[in-house]
Amino acid sequence: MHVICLTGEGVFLYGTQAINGKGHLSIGGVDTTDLVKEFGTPLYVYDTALIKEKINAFKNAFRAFDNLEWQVAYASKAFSTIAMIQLIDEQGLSLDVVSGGELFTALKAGLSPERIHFHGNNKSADELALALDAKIGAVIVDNFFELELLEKMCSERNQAIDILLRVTPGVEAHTHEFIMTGQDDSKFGFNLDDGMAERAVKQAMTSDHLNLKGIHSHIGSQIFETDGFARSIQVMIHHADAWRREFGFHLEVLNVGGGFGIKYTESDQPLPIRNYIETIVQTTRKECARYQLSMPAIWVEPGRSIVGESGTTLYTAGASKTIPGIRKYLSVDGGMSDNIRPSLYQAKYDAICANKANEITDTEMTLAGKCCESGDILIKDAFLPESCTSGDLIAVFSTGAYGYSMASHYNRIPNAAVVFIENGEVSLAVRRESFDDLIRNDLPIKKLSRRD
Ligand SMILES: Cc1ncc(COP(=O)(O)O)c(C=O)c1O
Ligand SMILES: N[C@@H](CCCC[NH3+])C(=O)O
Repeated sequence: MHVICLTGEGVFLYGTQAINGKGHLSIGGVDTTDLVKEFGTPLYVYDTALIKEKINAFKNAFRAFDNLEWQVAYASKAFSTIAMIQLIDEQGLSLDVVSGGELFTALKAGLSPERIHFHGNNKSADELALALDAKIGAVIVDNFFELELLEKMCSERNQAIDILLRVTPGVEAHTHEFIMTGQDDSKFGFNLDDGMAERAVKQAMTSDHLNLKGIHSHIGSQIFETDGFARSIQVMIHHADAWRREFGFHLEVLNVGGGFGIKYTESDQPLPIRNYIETIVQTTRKECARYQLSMPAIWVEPGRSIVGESGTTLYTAGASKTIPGIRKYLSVDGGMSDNIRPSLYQAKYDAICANKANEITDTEMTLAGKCCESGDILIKDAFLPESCTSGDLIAVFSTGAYGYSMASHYNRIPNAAVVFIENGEVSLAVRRESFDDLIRNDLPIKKLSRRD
C-alpha cells in the first residue's frame, strides 16, 4: 500500500492501484478510463491480486503455529458471485453462506459442498433441504426452532450432519451498533449467560443425527482491536469446560467468526491479520491449558477483510450544484443503489478523480448519488480537484465488501457490472443489468378473479 500526497492529507492507494503517466488511476496495470470505455459506469472493479494477498495473510498467520487445525471460511455475504466463489475455491478456502441463494451460488460455482458452512437465524426447511441434499460440511445452528427442524429433517432422511451451535458470548465489539452481534440483546445465537446455550448443547448431544462438533460466535464487524475476540474465547472455553464436566461435551471446533477491520479512510488504522490470529490462537491455547482441554480446531469467517480493500467503484460525474456559503454537490451515476453503507451506517469512504489523479485536490465537494433520497450521499466531504466536473471519472475506494452484495433496485436502477483485474487482464465477473432484466419477472395487471 502506498500514499499519494495530493492535499497534504494524503490518499491511500490499495494493492495494485497506481497513477499512470497520463495521470489516470490504474488497477492491476489497466487504466480505469479504458475500463469504463469498455464496461461503462458505475463499475465495481476487483483487484484479485489483492484478494489473494489478503487470503495469504490469513493462511500464513495460521501456518505460523505448529500442531494446529484451522479453517478459513470466506463469509460470502461480503461479496458472492460465481467468479468470486471460484476464486475462493482455487485458493482452497472454506465458505460461509447464510441463505439458500448464497448456498446455490456456491454449489453452482463448483465449490466442494463439504467446505460449505451454513449460517442464518431463520433458515427455512427448503434451504436446509438444499444443504442436506448437497451434503455440506456443517450447519451452524442458531436457535431451538432450527435445532428441532434439522433433527426432524435428518431423521426423516436418515442422514447425519455436523453442526456447530452459534452462541452469544455477551461481548460488545467496539463497532457501529448496527453491526455488533455478540451482545446479549441480539437476534443471533443461543445466549451463554442465561443457560440457553447449555440447554441447546444438551439437546444437540442427545440427537441421533446431529454431530455436535463445537461452538461459534461472531461478535461484530469492522473491529480494530483484539480484546473482544480474546474475551469471547475466554467465555466460550469457560462454558465448554463446564459442559464437559457436567455432560461430557467435547469441543472439537471453536469458530470465532469474522469482523476483522479494514481501511476505508485515512482515519482507519487496521491491525495486521497476523495480530488477530495470534490473539485467537494464543488465547485458545492458554484457556484450553487452564482447563486441561484438548486444543480444538480454530475456524474463522472473514468477509470484509478478504474483499473490502480490493474493490473500487468507478462512477461518472454528472450534474453539480453549488449553494454559495453552504456546499457544492457533485452527483454521480450510482449511489445508495450500489453502496448502501454510507446511508445505513454513516460509513465513510475516500475518493479521487480517476482521470485527474495528479491534480491538486483542493476543493471540498459532496459526492451525491442519483437516488431520490436526500440521504443518498456517498461522501459528504470529498476533496477533489477544482476542475472535477461532469464527464469526469470518480473512483471510490475500498468498496469491495457489502457494496455489490447489498445493492438494491431502488428507483429501478439496474445493478452495476463487476470486473476482475489481474496483471493487465480484465474479466467480466457480472454483466451489467439492463432495463429488460429489471422487468423480467414483472407480470401485467390482470382482472381480479374470485377464488371460490
Ligand atoms: C456469522 C458471521 N460470520 C462472518 C461475518 C463476516 O464479517 P466480516 O465481513 O466483518 O468479516 C459476519 C458478518 O458480520 C457474520 O455475521
Ligand atoms: N453489512 C455490514 C456488516 C454486517 C455483516 C454481517 N453480519 C457492513 O456493511 O458493514
